[in-house]
Amino acid sequence: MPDVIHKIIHRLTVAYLIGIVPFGILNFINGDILIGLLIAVICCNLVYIDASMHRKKTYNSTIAFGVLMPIVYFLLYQLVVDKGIIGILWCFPTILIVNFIMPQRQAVIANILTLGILTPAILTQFDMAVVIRMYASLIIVAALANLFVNIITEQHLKLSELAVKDPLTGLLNRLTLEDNITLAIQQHNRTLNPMTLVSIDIDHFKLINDKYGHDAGDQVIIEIATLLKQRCRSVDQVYRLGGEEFLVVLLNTDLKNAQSFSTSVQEKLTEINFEHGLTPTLSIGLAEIEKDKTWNECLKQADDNLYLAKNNGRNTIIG
Ligand SMILES: Nc1nc2c(ncn2[C@@H]2O[C@H](COP(=O)(O)OP(=O)(O)OP(=O)(O)O)[C@@H](O)[C@H]2O)c(=O)[nH]1
Repeated sequence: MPDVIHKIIHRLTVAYLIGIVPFGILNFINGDILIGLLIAVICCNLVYIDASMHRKKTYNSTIAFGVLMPIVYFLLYQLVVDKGIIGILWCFPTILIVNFIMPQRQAVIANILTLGILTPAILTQFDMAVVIRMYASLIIVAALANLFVNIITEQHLKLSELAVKDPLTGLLNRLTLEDNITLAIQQHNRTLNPMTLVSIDIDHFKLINDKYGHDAGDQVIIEIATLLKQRCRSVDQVYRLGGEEFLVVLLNTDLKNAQSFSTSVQEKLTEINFEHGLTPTLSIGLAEIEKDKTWNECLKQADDNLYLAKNNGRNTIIG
C-alpha cells in the first residue's frame, strides 16, 4: 500500500477518534447500542490498520476484513432494520472508509457486498422510489471514492518512480545509490560473496552531441542503458549517475567475472547499429568491494580506474 494511502488512513483514524468516537460514546450512554457498537468496531479496524501499517508497513487482512468487516455488515443490517433511514446514513462513512483501507479491487467487492447484504432490509423498509434514490447515491459515493483513491495512488506511484529512476533511460538514479549499495554491502559482509562495482563512461560523448545534436546523444545513452540492462542479471543494479556516466553493481561477482562482463558489454556495443553510423566506445573502471572499505572508497577506486582507462586511450577496461 503506498505511503500516501497510509498517511490518509492515519489522518482518517485521528479524525474518526476526535469527531466520531465521542458521538459513539454518547450513543452508548443514550442506550443506542447498535450505533455505538458500529462506531466502536469501525474504530477498532482503523486503529488496528493504522498501528499495524506504522509498525510493519502492512496489516493482517484476515483480522481487518475477515473478522471486523463481517461485524460491521451485521451491525449495519441491524441498524437499517431498526432505524431505517438513520441506518442507511451510516452506510456512507462505511463505504468511504472501506475505499481507503482496502486494496482497490477488494474495496469494490466489499462495497458491492455492503449493498447486497443490506438489500433485503432496505426493500422491506422503503418504497421503490426511495430505494432507487438511496442506491444511486450510495453507488455514486462508492464510485467517486474509488476514483479518488485510484488517482492519488497512480500519481503517488508516478512521483515515487520519478524520485528513484532516471527519466531518459528508466535506470536507477544517483539518489538511490547510497541506500541500495549500503544494503548490498551489508549482505556482502554477511555472506562474503564477492561484489564488484563497474564504473562506465561513454568516450568523447561531447563530440557526438556537438556533431549530431542532443537527440542523437540521447539515443546513444538510451541504447547503452538498454544494453547494460540486457547484460545484467535481475539481482544486479544499473544506475545512470549523470550525463554519459553509468554504474553497474554486480552481485556475487568477483573482479575476473566483472572483467568478462565488461568485455562482453564492449563487444555487444559494436554490434548495435547506431544512427548516423556512430560507433561509440566505453571506458570502464572496476573495483571489487572489500570488507574493510566503505562503499564510497570502493566507488572512488572504480572511478580512479575509469580515469586511468580514459588516460590509457579510452575504450579500455582497468581493474
Ligand atoms: N545528449 C545528452 N547529452 C548529455 C546529457 N547529459 C550530459 N550530456 C553531455 O555530455 C557531454 C559530456 O562531455 P564530457 O564530460 O566532456 O565527456 P566526453 O566528451 O565524453 O569526453 P571523455 O569522457 O573524456 O571521453 C557534455 O557535452 C554534456 O552536455 C544528456 O542527458 N543527453
